[in-house]
Amino acid sequence: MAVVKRTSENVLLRTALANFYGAAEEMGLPDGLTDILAHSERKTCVSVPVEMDDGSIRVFEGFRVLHSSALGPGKGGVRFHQDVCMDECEALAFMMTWKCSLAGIPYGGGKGGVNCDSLKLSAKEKERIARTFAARIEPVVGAMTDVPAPDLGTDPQTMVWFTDTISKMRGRLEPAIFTGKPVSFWGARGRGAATGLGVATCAKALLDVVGAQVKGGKVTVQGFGNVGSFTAKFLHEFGMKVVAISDITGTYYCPDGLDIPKALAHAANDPKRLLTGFEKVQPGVKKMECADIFDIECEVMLPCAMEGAINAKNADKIKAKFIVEGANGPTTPEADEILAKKGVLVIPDFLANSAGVIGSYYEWCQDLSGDFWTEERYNERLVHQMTENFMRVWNYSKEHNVRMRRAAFLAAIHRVAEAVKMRGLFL
Ligand SMILES: NC(=O)c1ccc[n+]([C@@H]2O[C@H](COP(=O)([O-])OP(=O)(O)OC[C@H]3O[C@@H](n4cnc5c(N)ncnc54)[C@H](O)[C@@H]3O)[C@@H](O)[C@H]2O)c1
Repeated sequence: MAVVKRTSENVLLRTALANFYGAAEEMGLPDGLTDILAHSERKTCVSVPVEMDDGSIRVFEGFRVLHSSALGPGKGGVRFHQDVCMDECEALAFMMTWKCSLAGIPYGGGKGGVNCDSLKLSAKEKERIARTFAARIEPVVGAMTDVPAPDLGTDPQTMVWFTDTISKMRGRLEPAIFTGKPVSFWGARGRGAATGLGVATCAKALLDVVGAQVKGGKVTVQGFGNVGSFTAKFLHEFGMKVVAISDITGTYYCPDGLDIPKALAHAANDPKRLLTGFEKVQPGVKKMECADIFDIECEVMLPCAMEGAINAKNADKIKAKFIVEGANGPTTPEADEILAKKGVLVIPDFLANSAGVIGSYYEWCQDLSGDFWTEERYNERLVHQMTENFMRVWNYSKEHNVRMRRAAFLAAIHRVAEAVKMRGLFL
């Protein structure tokens, strides 16, 4: 019987499923395996009742999805964002399965979140949400079952609240359930910057392999949170000219190159870590609308903010030669086609931003062994592993004459499918 294909109203899940079915068909994956991998193993939905600072009670919705545990425990972030829903979590869990597989680490894919607006919460409210959410998902997380990490709207402090809550519930310290913890509490030196270092390393490896100049090459970075800010920092350190950065307050553009250390310091001093007012800090910086970042001419554009950022409405305007996806799912399938016709080469998210999860793996290894590494050892291993992973996909793409997204998918799906076949269908 032919596979009955799943789809969704949610753009991110629709994209994840369409990409998966396309790749599965192309690689001739048997229908049974296709069907298994098109469904998540577990989808958990919890209510998160919380007392707000004004004494009122609000009930948020929390989610945790385990897409596949064929290769190991689930791995993936927890988002605190008003748009979080089950379909979004499932789509992101899918991507984590392929990302972990491609990265060559022993994890499956998971993802979760709470539908709250983290920017509108006080620290105390956020802590109460974090602890209640952790307590309610306690039965489905663990160092060898499902290992969450920070994502949009959550941070190392949130991971400490999660770890502390579950450790107290279980009556023993459980440092390896959550990664992305602060260095002072079972975290890993280097983890905070890992995703950005990996995205920047991919962009550099790409320019190297196509023979383009790295030093002085123009780049634009959308989003200036964890991923975007460290991506900009390392690109700047590689000698590239970051001509535009953006966040929810707008795009900050300077054709001669932005002073990234200044921008980092400016955002670090802002109570919400935003770039508000940066145009007044560096002479010659022009502030523009958020969407204007796509009109800027550059060698590499790095979307590091939200899913669906590059879509059918704006893909045609893009003037970059290459796109390196720092965010998860920033390019819709429609945009992918438009970009391919324009000759814009796209490095897919689950390759480009996989250093976050590779770094999480390093942290988990250290927590399980109690042997902590130096930052130099961490970064050295990360840059080496990211460059190797990039080259593996690049060579596959050239050998089989397929685009990078497809090449990465085929390699990733193959490893998970082999594990499912080997382990069998029991449970
Ligand atoms: N943090 C990680 O380690 C990690 C790892 C892999 C993938 N990701 C993905 O990367 C993306 C960003 O994650 P993050 O951790 O940096 O989040 P974050 O909350 O730290 O930062 C998000 C940034 O995007 C900006 N932004 C939001 N909407 C925007 C818009 N319309 N235009 C311009 N800027 C906008 C915000 O102002 C903020 O600067 C997400 O898709 C996330 O899933 C994160």
